[in-house]
Amino acid sequence: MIRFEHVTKRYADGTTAVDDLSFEVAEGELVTLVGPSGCGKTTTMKMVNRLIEPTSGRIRVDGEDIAGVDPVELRRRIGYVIQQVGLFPHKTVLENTATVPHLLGWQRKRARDRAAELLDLVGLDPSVYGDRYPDQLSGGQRQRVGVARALAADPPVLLMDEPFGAVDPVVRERLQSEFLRLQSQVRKTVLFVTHDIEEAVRLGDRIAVYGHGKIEQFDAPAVVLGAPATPYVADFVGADRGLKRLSVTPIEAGDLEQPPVVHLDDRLSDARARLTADDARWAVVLDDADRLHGWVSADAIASGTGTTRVRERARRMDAWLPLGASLKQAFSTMLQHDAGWIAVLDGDSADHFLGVLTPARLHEALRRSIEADARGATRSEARVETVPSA
Ligand SMILES: Nc1ncnc2c1ncn2[C@@H]1O[C@H](COP(=O)(O)OP(=O)(O)OP(=O)(O)O)[C@@H](O)[C@H]1O
Repeated sequence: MIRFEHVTKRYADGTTAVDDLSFEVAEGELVTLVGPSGCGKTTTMKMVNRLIEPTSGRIRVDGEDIAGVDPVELRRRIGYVIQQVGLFPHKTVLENTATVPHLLGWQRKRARDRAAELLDLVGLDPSVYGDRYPDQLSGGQRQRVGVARALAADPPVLLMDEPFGAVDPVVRERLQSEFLRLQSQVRKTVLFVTHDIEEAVRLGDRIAVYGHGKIEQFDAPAVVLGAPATPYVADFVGADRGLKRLSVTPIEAGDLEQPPVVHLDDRLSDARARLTADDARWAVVLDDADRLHGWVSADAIASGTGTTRVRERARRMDAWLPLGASLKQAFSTMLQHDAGWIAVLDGDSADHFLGVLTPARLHEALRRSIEADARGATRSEARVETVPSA
């Protein structure tokens, strides 16, 4: 969808910002460009919408050489989100969002309806925020408007240059999650510039790690973290890359432990028998529809008459995650609830209990993922990632 063929950019003062760059972003793929300041990420991105012209080489968007496309027309097909957002201060949020549809000559009502739909999609209620002006919004809300505006004309390609760089870390993480959810719905082809490896890993289907004007490694996040291609990449992703892998490794069914399970209406004597049979200190408690209720300890059911039910001794457990959530979410949920385990539920309906993740199983899952990628990295060496010479 976006294809760089031997692209070089040399500025007038002789600085080579981008040096013989060849790579491709597939349709619907999100590629993050990550690297230290001044390594050529922004230059790369701005060549795609012709804010900067390459010195040599060719860039194709959807097969078409963009050197032959009128830049204004090109930019209407390419959404662009930058850190400073660049909202028009004298226009309302709704008018800002409708900018490109308006330029494309859409009817006023159609443009405004579309803008309202997009604001909704990025989590801003148009009836609350639509008539506000940009200076009446928080930084995070302005970024959301920036994203809505870039998507308003439904461009197939989105360029994002440090879009979440100016907000605090908590808001930033929330914007990243929202953007991932949005991208899973709209499936744009996205080039995303960041200098933050965590952000690159979290958002990218693939990551291009930049050295000076060149890509040092172009791979899936787990491969970059698990098998850095060069010492430079290893250094850039950092010594704590094992930790970073937590955010790209999903919980799988095979990672789960199966503690004894009892139901709210079970008699204590039956529950005791289950725990004794499994030699367990606690059991998971489900309701009669097999939804997670919580847990009960062996001590709590050690005494009680024949008619007492588990319901009277059970404790609620709110720490749960859907299958497929990341190990990082699992770890932070454990810390947040001060829990030695978390329940994992069916991803679709989120009400079917599948098992529990414990710190020991979390560690095993991390090892599994590292070993799998060490094998995957060997395979990817054979994959052609660059465009062959003409
Ligand atoms: N107009 C210009 N004239 C001369 N040199 C430039 C110009 N614009 C950028 N450069 C240089 O080109 C190199 C790459 O710049 P670029 O902005 O692409 O880097 P970057 O990776 O996006 O950095 P940052 O993360 O700091 O934004 C830098 O050395 C920069 O100083």
